[in-house]
Amino acid sequence: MPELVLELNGRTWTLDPSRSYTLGRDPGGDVAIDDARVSWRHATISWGGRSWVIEDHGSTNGTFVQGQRIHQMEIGPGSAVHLGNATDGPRLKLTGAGAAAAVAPQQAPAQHQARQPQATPQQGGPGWSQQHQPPAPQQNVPQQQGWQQQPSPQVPQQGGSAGAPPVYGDRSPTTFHQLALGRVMRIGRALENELVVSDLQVSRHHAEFHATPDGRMEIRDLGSHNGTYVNGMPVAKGGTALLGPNDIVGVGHSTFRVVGGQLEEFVDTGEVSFSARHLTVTVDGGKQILKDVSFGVPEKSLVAVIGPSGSGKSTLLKALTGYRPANQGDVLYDNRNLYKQFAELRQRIGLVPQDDILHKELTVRTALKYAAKLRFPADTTQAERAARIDEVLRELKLDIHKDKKITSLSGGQRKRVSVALELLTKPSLIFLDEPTSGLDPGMDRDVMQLLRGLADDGRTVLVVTHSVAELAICDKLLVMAPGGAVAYFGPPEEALNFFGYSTWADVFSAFENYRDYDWAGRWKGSQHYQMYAADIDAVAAQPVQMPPMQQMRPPKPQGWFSQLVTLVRRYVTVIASDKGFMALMVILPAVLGVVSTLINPDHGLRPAPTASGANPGAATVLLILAVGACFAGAANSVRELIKERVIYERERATGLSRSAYLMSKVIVLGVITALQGALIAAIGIGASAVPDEGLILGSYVKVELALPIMALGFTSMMFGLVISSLVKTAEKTMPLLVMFAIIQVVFTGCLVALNGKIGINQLSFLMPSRWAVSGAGTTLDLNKLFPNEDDPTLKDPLWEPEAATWLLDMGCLLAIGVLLGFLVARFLRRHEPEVMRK
Ligand SMILES: Nc1ncnc2c1ncn2[C@@H]1O[C@H](COP(=O)(O)OP(=O)(O)OP(=O)(O)O)[C@@H](O)[C@H]1O
Repeated sequence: MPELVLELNGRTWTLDPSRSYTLGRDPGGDVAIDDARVSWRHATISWGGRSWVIEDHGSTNGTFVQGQRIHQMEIGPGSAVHLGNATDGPRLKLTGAGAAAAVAPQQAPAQHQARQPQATPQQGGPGWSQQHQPPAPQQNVPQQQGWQQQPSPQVPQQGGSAGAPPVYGDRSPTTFHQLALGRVMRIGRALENELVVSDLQVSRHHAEFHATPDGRMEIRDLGSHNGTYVNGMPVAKGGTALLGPNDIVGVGHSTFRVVGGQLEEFVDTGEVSFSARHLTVTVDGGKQILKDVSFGVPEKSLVAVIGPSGSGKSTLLKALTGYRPANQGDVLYDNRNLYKQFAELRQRIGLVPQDDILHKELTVRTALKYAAKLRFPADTTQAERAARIDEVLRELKLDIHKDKKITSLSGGQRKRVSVALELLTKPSLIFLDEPTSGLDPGMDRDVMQLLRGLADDGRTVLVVTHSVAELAICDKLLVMAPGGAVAYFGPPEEALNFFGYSTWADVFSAFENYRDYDWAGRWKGSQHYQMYAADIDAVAAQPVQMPPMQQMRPPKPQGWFSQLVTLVRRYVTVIASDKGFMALMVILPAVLGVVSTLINPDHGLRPAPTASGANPGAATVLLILAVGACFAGAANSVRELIKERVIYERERATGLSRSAYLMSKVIVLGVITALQGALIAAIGIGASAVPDEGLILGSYVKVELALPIMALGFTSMMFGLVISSLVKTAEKTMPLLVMFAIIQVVFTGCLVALNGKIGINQLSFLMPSRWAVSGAGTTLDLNKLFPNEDDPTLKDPLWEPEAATWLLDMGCLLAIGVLLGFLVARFLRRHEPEVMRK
């Protein structure tokens, strides 16, 4: 046996070729090295079949052999190995243990092993013929770069850094700053700060460190937009927090730790490991839709997640991003617990949902401009934001398309724009939900290559996909089995072999045909599991303990009013660029107004010169005007929320205020609808004879008549928003809109008398058209123009020609509108990420 003797700091280890050895700061590792330059899980030494091999685990400061930084290299007695620094990092002294160097490998290369399907207890169940049962996992794990990996359940080799305990990452500080007692050290983006952080997520004057009289350090938030965090928990805006020796202060992409008289700064440049341990999601009724999912990847990894429909891919994505945290398990971001430190770490996560998260009517640059305005702190300048947008456009090769409308781009380019939006804030982890669905194979490759590039540039990218054509480009593949368990995790090129099929279609057919088969058991019994996931699984499952919701919400980078202004401007720009919508907004009320003029009653809207004064035609005109306003108002809004629901969900998760969003809709659509109401009224009654005096506005009788019509348009618009916030698909809005308009016709009171009809009359109080027609009816004295057919002496109290009744009618109409606004806010909440619901 070619044993190797390793000597370090006066201690020696005799390395046995039958297992591998981990080196790093982890005291639980095989060779623990207490040096700040060494990463937590720094490297592994193992027998490679031909010689000993050292493999670096993506350590921050590197592993050096003969002065050269290496990833993986053969070593032997006499090799000069340094960790963390080429010259003065801890040196491993290697000597032989007597045996000859050229000893035959303990195990033959895997490719030469016989393929022996292993019958596991789960397989070959009753009724399964040999051909039809899913093949047992192939135990032949290919050699990696010429050396044989020998998995050891105790000392795993892969994903190690991701499975390390949650201490502060395994990184060495990027910079050290000297702290002087009695001096305040201010952090911020502005150059006048003692500690300048050039990060757009950081406010100009963000926070400051200062010493308390008893010599301890304290951090004070200076009203920062994106917040200051201590151990992932937000410090109150303008508040202070005392710092202990192990406390980590988070500001934008930087984290700080006070050690002795020094301030250590760590900058998250995106190169973070990421892992999930025992993630389990249980829904109401106790059913598990995600079962004990564990996997881990080192930095710069591209991971694909595939699986049949309903296998829990979306559920996994929500659990990994914290949108819908798991009930059990952990998600580790650079060894920090994502759930516990969600408020801070959520800002480092980018999520590209399946549907585009940009308004397609806008140009690429304008869409990104509004997105940047909403996501960056209020104190960023337009020039700073524009510079970042240009940077991202260049990175994604979109600069030549920047002035094109998003609708005019190809599917692949559109996806690039969505990715560009997420990249604005420099996330370290990027999740994508089926980015290639609906794309042709060329674009599929284009998008996957884009993701490969993003990972290579120093990010961890996880993509859920239905497309299997480009899996080879990924570093790791996670295959989900029906029921929400892991069926495979490892290199994509070994996956088909693992399942024992030659195509993915066969694997998916097997999933379909053997839904009840224990795919998870098969995975856990495999050698691949030992290699790629066992170390992460080794830590026991933990129930998730989320911090209070109050501390989980994202900071609002912009104030409420600033968000409102941006949203209103964006909405107006979107509407203005939709010429069809603009034309409809004018034509619809104009046509409805013209239709009402066809009624043309003999005496206009005045009482007839008869004893009773009855002029029922006036009521018909009111009916048409009211229905027109109802229809126009509701039609304006009925699709507005559903069509941009995905955008809302994503923006809400990045700090958008629900009420600012809703208010932007109410203001823009409210103004449009009111103008439409005025147009309907102007055309419908502009030329009609009306009473000489109004009840409220004196001789401005037509204005007094138009106001209830405009208010009806507004309240109907609010009802349209309710529909839009309730439905699951845009197609469902049309039947509901028609139903709403017809019900309003009946309850105007112009077709059938409502007063005196017990039940129906009370029900009509809920209808906007009832109050609007009553409001106009008070001005026209509708009791006289349109007397009750059954009993002419029975007057409708809501039509009484008195100023107080007009005000009551209008008040009730607007109150219904406000009430509907609260309902919309309530329903909008249901579409928000779980962590955002208050
Ligand atoms: N809130 C919930 N309550 C009950 N069951 C749910 C809930 N959410 C999802 N499920 C169920 O969990 C399973 C996994 O759903 P999920 O959407 O994660 O699958 P998926 O792999 O993303 O499917 P697809 O590829 O079709 O998008 C499905 O059977 C789904 O019906």
